[in-house]
Amino acid sequence: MAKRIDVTDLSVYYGDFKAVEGVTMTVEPRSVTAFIGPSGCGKSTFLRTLNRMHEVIPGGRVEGKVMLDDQDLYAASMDPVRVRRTIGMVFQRPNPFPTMSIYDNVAAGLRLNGVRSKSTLDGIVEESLKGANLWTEVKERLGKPGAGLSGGQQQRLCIARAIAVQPQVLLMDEPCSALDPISTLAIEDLINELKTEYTIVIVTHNMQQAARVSDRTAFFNLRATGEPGRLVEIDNTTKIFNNPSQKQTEDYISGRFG
Ligand SMILES: Nc1ncnc2c1ncn2[C@@H]1O[C@H](COP(=O)(O)OP(=O)(O)OP(=O)(O)O)[C@@H](O)[C@H]1O
Repeated sequence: MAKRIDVTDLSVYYGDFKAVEGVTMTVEPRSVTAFIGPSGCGKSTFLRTLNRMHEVIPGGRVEGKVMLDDQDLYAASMDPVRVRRTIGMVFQRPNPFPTMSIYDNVAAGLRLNGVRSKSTLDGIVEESLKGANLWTEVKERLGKPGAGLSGGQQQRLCIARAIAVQPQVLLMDEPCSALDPISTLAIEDLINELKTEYTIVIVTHNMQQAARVSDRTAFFNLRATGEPGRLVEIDNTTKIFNNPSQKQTEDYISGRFG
């Protein structure tokens, strides 16, 4: 199921403002790729182009190419809603649908896709909650509101919701930044398990986290204030953290800026 993403010379705009310039990279399937870099260098903006969420913002547009295996995600014939179903997203703040039960939160996307059978829904809800390491904590209270869970549980509920529709890629935008250290570890363990099935991309400000969870790391930076962000380098995480090719990366990793 997991797929490879190939990005070629991608630039990203908000109206006339070019936020990201000329990114070319490959995201390998069944692995975790971390995006790191100083604030404002365009990590989240670039992440959102990978499932066509960026264009939802007024004035948001891209130039360049994004391929998911052999599918051109920005081809005129490509339905952006289908792209977002194939490439799921988990956000910084856990955002379960507040009025919905735990069960309905996980089932929502399936129902939107037309799944009506109760036994099918029951099966996938259970499987998704197990996949998100949440089942044992919530199985006795599936009818209770998702908003009543702790922050860490809510984030795992959002991951269950995302995997319920069987995406091929999971994009995570600082998924632990609103969580305590224990919940963060639970999410990191989960990411480690999920990568056997999914292609995962995670934006993180936390370099220890990038070092712990990712196989590959991409370092983004601004050439100068007011200039667009760009990819400085992408490589195996151990290489980026121990022996990066670029001095800028080394300066950032060693805390000399950012
Ligand atoms: N909705 C928007 N409209 C206009 N400009 C935006 C919008 N969102 C982000 N930007 C700009 O795009 C650039 C990249 O922002 P982005 O949030 O992608 O960076 P980031 O690296 O993810 O930052 P952080 O680490 O602080 O989250 C910044 O200059 C930002 O001000």
